[in-house]
Amino acid sequence: MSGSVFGTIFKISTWGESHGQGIGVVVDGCPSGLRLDEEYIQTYLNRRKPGQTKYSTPRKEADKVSILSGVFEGKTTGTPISLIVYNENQRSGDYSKIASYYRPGHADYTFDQKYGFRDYRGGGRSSGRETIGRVAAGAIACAILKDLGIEVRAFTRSIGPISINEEQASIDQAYLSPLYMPDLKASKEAEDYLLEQMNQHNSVGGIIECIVTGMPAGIGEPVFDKLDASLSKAVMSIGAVKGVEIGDGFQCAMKLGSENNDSFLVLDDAKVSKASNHAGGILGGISDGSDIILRAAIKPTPSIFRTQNTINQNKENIEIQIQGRHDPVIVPRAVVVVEAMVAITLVDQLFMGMASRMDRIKEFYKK
Ligand SMILES: Cc1cc2nc3c(=O)[nH]c(=O)nc-3n(C[C@H](O)[C@H](O)[C@H](O)COP(=O)(O)O)c2cc1C
Ligand SMILES: C=C(O[C@@H]1CC(C(=O)O)=C[C@@H](OP(=O)(O)O)[C@H]1O)C(=O)O
Repeated sequence: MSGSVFGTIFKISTWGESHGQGIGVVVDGCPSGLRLDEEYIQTYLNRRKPGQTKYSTPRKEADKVSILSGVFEGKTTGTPISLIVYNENQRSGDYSKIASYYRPGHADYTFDQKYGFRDYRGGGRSSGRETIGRVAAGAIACAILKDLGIEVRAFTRSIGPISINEEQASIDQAYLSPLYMPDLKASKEAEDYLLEQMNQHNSVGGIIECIVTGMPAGIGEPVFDKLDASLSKAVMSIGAVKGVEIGDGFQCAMKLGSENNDSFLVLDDAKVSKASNHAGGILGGISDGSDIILRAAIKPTPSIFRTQNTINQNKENIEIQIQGRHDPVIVPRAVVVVEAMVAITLVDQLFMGMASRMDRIKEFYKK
């Protein structure tokens, strides 16, 4: 299977299936000398792991990470870093019927069409569990960014029709909400809405917002590896993400040029800034030094417990009732996955950017 590798210099390969032995990632291109241990990576995985709230799949996994290579005496060695999490709480019996039919909204039909054969247990490779490798690699990327004064933080902007009120929101309190919403009033309303839908055996979608602070201007690789294009690919590759926007995104289509342009200005300390940030920190595919703002639309979880119509492998129309343990909403668990994919992309682009100017190359290599 191709398509499991992402990145050019800071490169990740994720591997594993939901009900196989384990899930993991190999990170190649991480420089030597970065302080790294399992406890630190675990803090990121703990934000993603299942079974933590009543709004999550009840599957209980510790998602405990082990570093297999690339770290010696607490520091990266510059060689491939291999990370593994063993699956412990598979319940493959839930999938015995799914082996022969196709769940609406999931990847069962398309995987069968592509490969002619699939690991149907827990969705196999198309499971949300694949994101473990991304989050573990993202923790490493975030450590690199932190050393450069760059911070990546995501939160839940909306659940179904309920959005945060920006005036009441504080990103620091998102962790107080089981839905990772930084406005606790909106979070309570969203919980009520979600419970109502869960009682009706339904699922809910929403929007994740990610803000990057401290990003220097001048990072991005026109034309095919523009920063906004690369971020979109990174985030759109997460299961259930159906839309990505940067800055004002789809809203800018309704605006006039005079409303959409961000005026440049020079601050008292001679720093270049902008009067507004409709562009979301990227112009011409290159960072402009303002905060990068990205949003991802997450669809409602496809596996719902209602009776649904579908087809089986014999091409018969059938009615199904899915069994098993599923997230009634994916959004809160995917917040850290979005952070991870954004961080991985930024590190890769920062590393690529080191080769873009002769004056800097000379400064670095001059004897
Ligand atoms: C963190 C995470 C958790 C997920 N949990 C579930 C789940 O419990 N049940 C389910 O049917 N889909 C779940 N999904 C979504 C499916 O993996 C996804 O919809 C499927 O692979 C089809 O891909 P697509 O939605 O991108 O077309 C989850 C996705 C993520 C990222
Ligand atoms: C366990 C996780 O979420 C799983 C994601 C998922 C899917 O179809 O994406 C289906 C369910 O898997 P299973 O039926 O095997 O329990 C979820 O529980 C996880 O993300 O760690």
